[in-house]
Amino acid sequence: MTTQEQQGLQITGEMKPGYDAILSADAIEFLSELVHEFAPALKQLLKDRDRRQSEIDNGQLPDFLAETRDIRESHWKIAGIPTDLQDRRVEITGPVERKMVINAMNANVKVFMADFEDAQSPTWDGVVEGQANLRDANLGTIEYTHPETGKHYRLKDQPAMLLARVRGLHLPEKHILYKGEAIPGCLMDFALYFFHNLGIRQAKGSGMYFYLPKLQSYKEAAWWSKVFHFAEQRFKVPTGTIKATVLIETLPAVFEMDEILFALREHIVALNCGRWDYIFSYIKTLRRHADRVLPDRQVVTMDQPFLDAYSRLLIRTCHKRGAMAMGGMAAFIPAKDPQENEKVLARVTADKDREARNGHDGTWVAHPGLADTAMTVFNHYLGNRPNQLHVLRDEDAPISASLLLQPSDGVRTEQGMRTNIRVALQYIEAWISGNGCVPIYGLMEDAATAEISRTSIWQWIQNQKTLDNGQVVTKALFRQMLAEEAQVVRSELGESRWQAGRFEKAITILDQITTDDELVEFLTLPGYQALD
Ligand SMILES: CC(=O)SCCNC(=O)CCNC(=O)[C@H](O)C(C)(C)COP(=O)(O)OP(=O)(O)OC[C@H]1O[C@@H](n2cnc3c(N)ncnc32)[C@H](O)[C@@H]1OP(=O)(O)O
Ligand SMILES: O=CC(=O)O
Ligand SMILES: [Mg+2]
Repeated sequence: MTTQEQQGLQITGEMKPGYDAILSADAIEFLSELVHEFAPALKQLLKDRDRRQSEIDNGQLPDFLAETRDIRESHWKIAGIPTDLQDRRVEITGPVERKMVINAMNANVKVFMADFEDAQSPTWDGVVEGQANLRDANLGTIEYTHPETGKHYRLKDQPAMLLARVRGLHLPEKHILYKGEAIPGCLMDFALYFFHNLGIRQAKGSGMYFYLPKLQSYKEAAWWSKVFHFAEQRFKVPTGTIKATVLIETLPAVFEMDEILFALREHIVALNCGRWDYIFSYIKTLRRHADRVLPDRQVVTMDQPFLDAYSRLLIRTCHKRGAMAMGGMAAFIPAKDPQENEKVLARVTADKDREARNGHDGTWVAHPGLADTAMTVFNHYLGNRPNQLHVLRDEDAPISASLLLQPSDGVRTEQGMRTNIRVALQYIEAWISGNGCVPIYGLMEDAATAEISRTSIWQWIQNQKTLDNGQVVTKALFRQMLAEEAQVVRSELGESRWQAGRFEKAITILDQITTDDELVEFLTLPGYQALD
């Protein structure tokens, strides 16, 4: 490598036709500036996560911070919410694949959250073509013809507003190197989306809107604030051109919501209850706390006290500061059978009703077939208002740390463990094959929901939990069940699908991350080594 290459970025991914428009010299120069300026501090933030986790492993419990009491107790508000982000009552989410982008923006929703994180397996082609898809979507020119059916897709008049969710801070992009090292994936997603869409969105009188996933502390939010200021100054656009919604989907972050809003006050418009990662984070953060091991995944629903408290505190905190409080995802997807589908819609209605009643300003759906259902519920609660910022939830003060950490009741069943194995196995296989979101047993499974499945088993092994049938969960029991359940999956999917897939590799990864005594931080980290 030449000295010049060492100072700049080296692209090792294949440059297919059209990629040079996305990875243009000017776009790469901007990305290189961001990496040079911000990657070192990001490394330190990731080390801080490890240090904090060691303290919790050694017996401390997460709590509200003494050092930031002033921020929690003083009066201030976020800078404001642009008019075109005031009404977000239903948002659809999905990967940045071309056909899905068009379908999502045509759904009966206000917003499409285009996802480089939980729903997207970050293949090189996926992330570069995803940027082209989002640019074309913002331009309004995006089209797609299905190669087999010939069905043509284009945007309707007044499609949904596009928000981009960049990758989490932990995920590298190995096809672009800086001084020989993989760059942070989040900076690639942010830089390219910002560079290619700023002019398009400004011409529409709009701004640059992002979702930020998996933050664990206000210091990470402050890092994003610096990135946003840098980008705005570099392109000479007003402060606040960028607006962000932060997912509160880690247990440490729930104790720092005021601080996160404050750190990003010039750029933030909302927090979101990312419930699936939050459950995963509860398991991960409290991994060494034997009294807080979760039961079967199926019984950890939003009426568990620790989840209900999280939703209510998020609404109260946001509305006090003038920010919106977005709800989360019911993982159900429409069923083909009409009677079964009635049940799905009833469950989605109940879930959305709880959120709207609590005071959330909007919610998520995973599939266009659920948009009308969620819309009906939120229309009912919102009436003529665009949101529920007036709901202050004063009756909730204070929500204590012990409520946010409350252990959950519920069974641990053999069936629950076997289902977790089959789901984790199929999801890992899909992810390392380049598909980040799949339907499995009637539910949407993505990088957040699958994490719950695999960490539950790890946690039960580490804490030698007893199943409802009297068996103690051990590594040997897991390995026996993994072998059996792999055969169940093989017969469910058929031999040709099994042979064409990457199931043997997925079995190896699942075995390794479940039996390792150290909890692997994210399944997507070993997964990424197996990708491409
Ligand atoms: C925990 C979290 O982070 S949640 C956020 C991340 N997760 C997500 O974004 C989930 C997104 N959802 C999906 O990817 C899909 O709904 C899946 C994979 C779960 C199911 O997809 P499919 O099996 O294709 O569903 P199905 O066959 O019913 O789809 C019917 C049509 O709806 C489209 N569709 C389904 N979900 C979506 C979506 N989220 N966005 C856009 N279009 C969609 C399909 O592309 C298909 O279109 P077509 O008829 O033109 O071919
Ligand atoms: O990103 C959303 C979640 O639930 O996780
Ligand atoms: Mg998530």
